[in-house]
Amino acid sequence: MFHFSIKHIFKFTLTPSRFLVKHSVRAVHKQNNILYGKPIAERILNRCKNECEQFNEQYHRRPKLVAILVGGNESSKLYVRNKQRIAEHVGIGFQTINHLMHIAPSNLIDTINRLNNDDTVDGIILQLPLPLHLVDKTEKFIDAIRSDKDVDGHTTSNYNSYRQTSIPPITIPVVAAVREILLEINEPLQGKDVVIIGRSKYVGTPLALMLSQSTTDSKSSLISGATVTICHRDTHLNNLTWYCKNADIVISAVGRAKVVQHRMIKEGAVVIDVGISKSWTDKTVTSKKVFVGDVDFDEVKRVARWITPVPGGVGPITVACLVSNLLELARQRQKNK
Ligand SMILES: Nc1nc(=O)c2c([nH]1)NC[C@@H]1CN(c3ccc(C(=O)N[C@@H](CCC(=O)O)C(=O)O)cc3)C=[N+]21
Repeated sequence: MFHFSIKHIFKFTLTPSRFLVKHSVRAVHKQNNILYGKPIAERILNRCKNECEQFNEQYHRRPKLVAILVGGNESSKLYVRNKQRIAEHVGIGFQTINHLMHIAPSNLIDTINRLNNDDTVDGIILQLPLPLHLVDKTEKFIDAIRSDKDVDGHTTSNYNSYRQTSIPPITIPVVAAVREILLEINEPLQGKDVVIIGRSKYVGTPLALMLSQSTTDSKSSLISGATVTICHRDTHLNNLTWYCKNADIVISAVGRAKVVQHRMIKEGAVVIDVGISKSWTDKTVTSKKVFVGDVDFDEVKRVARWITPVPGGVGPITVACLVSNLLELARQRQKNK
């Protein structure tokens, strides 16, 4: 049980050279400020693996997760493959339903309803973003998912219970991932100034809610009680710099490379990079497209006290939290039978 390791299931390896400190003397003190997601994800997944075995023994079936993919967005395909690899490694059944980009809205609703009524399915992911012609109906599709199978925590009913109780049934995986990171840092967030860049419905906005909630005990004071500022597309660039520069914690969830520059960060601040996008490695002919975060990592690393890399930061924890949600839903549904 305890020698189980999930290290090999993360496809990427972190090239050490990327993290060699090669700039200034000051930077030498900053070698240990990178907060990697893999060890945190491994801890969560080890627990999930045990829970999955227990579930299997008790109910004689595997928990099952189904992802619906509409259209062939390359990034979405990759994320879903990651989820599948990790879910299956833990012992969860995983299925992907591929729909063509031009699917009629009623057909998508039919698929969701079929999965809602399928007793062997414990969780349903509607992978976002949807193709352009369906984007304005995103909420309608999401709310068609039974809330007791809403593993992403995206449905309106889940969102409402999130606002009403301090311990929500299911936390949106990426929000849960930020929570795990803050727990790892283990310093009270209460009274601190947080800037979130990005106001998306399923990332920036729910993050702001969690972090600004009133604190109830010493654990919740690590992840809530902050003064939160949300910056977004309409924020004047000069003001964005000012807000960030005054923040103790900057969380970026935009999905565009180098939005966060080192001159925007206060010395000793914590920088959490939730963004992910594809960018060219350099301007040579051998340049490749790779995943990058929102933060200008090599520069910001020199001023931040803690910084999360991309890849290898928030992403792997997000997937682990998704798996953890699925087990929670599977158990709840079995108990309610
Ligand atoms: N309904 C829905 N639920 C989601 O949870 C959801 C979604 N839609 N749409 C898109 C975003 C994005 N997302 C990621 C998950 C894992 C990584 C991940 O594993 N990232 C690795 C790198 C990926 C690799 O290179 O293999 C990392 O950052 O280290 C990234 C991004 C989930 N999302």
